[in-house]
Amino acid sequence: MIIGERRKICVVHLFNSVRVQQSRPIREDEISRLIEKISKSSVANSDQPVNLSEMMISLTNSIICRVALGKRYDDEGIESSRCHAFLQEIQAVLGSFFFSDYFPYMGWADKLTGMISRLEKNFKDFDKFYQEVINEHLDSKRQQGKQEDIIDVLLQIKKERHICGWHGHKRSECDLGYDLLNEAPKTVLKETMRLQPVLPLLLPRETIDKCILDGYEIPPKMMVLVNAWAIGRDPETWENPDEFYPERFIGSSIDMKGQNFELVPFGAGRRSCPGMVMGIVTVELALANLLYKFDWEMPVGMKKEDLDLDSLPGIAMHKKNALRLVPKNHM
Ligand code: HEM
Repeated sequence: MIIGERRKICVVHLFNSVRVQQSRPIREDEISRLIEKISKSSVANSDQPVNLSEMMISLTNSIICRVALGKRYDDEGIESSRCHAFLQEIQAVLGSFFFSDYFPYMGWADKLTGMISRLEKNFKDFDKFYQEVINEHLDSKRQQGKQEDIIDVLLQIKKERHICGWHGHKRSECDLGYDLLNEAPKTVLKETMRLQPVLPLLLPRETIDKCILDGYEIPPKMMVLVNAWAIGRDPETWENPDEFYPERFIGSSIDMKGQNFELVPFGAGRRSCPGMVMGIVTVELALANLLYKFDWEMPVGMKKEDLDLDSLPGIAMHKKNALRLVPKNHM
């Protein structure tokens, strides 16, 4: 996870300028698959809710794995469950309590609790997994003409070649292309990210030098957490901050790309999210297609007030209770 600044700049460039375009056929193909899956389910079992939480996690995993590693890992199989197990474990470890984060002189306690060996095992597992993926990409017998993924591009950079453009991939037709989106999904996404940022405390930082913030002296080497959740609900910035009101963004210059410190769901500065543009485009497109293709209803007996936004503990917000809604196929 910790990458040097020069490499980071390179990766950000990679994600923002090349990947967004390149990932387009994959993104649209995966969203089409999702829509088809829901359509089938709504025809076969009308009135039955679908588990949207599970489907969105699966959509995210498929897109990221295809764009980054060149294949889907969400189908059944040993390889898939292995990859999912690693991801779940890293989430759990990153969200766990480490004594050394709060009391640096007590690092020994993390060894006693077994957290250090758990972390190291997870890193080793990931290294092994990534090495296998890299070896697959280096294999000369690998299918030629296959869509380039991030590993391919990184290997090219390693060979100090130029990053070449994306070659005329056929666009898979998902129902609503990105070019057709209007303001609505964008404002809904901003409002959702304002109220429910995916990483409420961003990633921890460490101060390099002493600094004074609001009259408080912060010594060097202190862990600093930026509360993006609280920033998004600050009553000095936002009118009726707890209300879900996407229209507030119509005509507003506040964006969530790290330039406006009132809204930082992707962080800001040098360690902000390198996958931001890809993340935004993917969520907006998925949301627009889900709304365009289906009417969504509550399962029988469920009321609006029964919807909850409880989340599981961890560094990233995951819904505790799955969102289950009934898709009505109106096309
Ligand atoms: C809606 C989708 C996404 C959200 C809300 C999101 C949010 C975030 C946030 C808040 C951070 C921490 C930034 C900070 O502390 O300043 C982060 C870091 C990161 N994100 Fe994302 N992200 C998303 C999508 C993605 C995607 C699609 C990728 C890769 C394909 C990605 C890769 C990363 C990486 C590698 C970091 C660590 C950067 C570093 O430590 O320098 N993210 N993300």
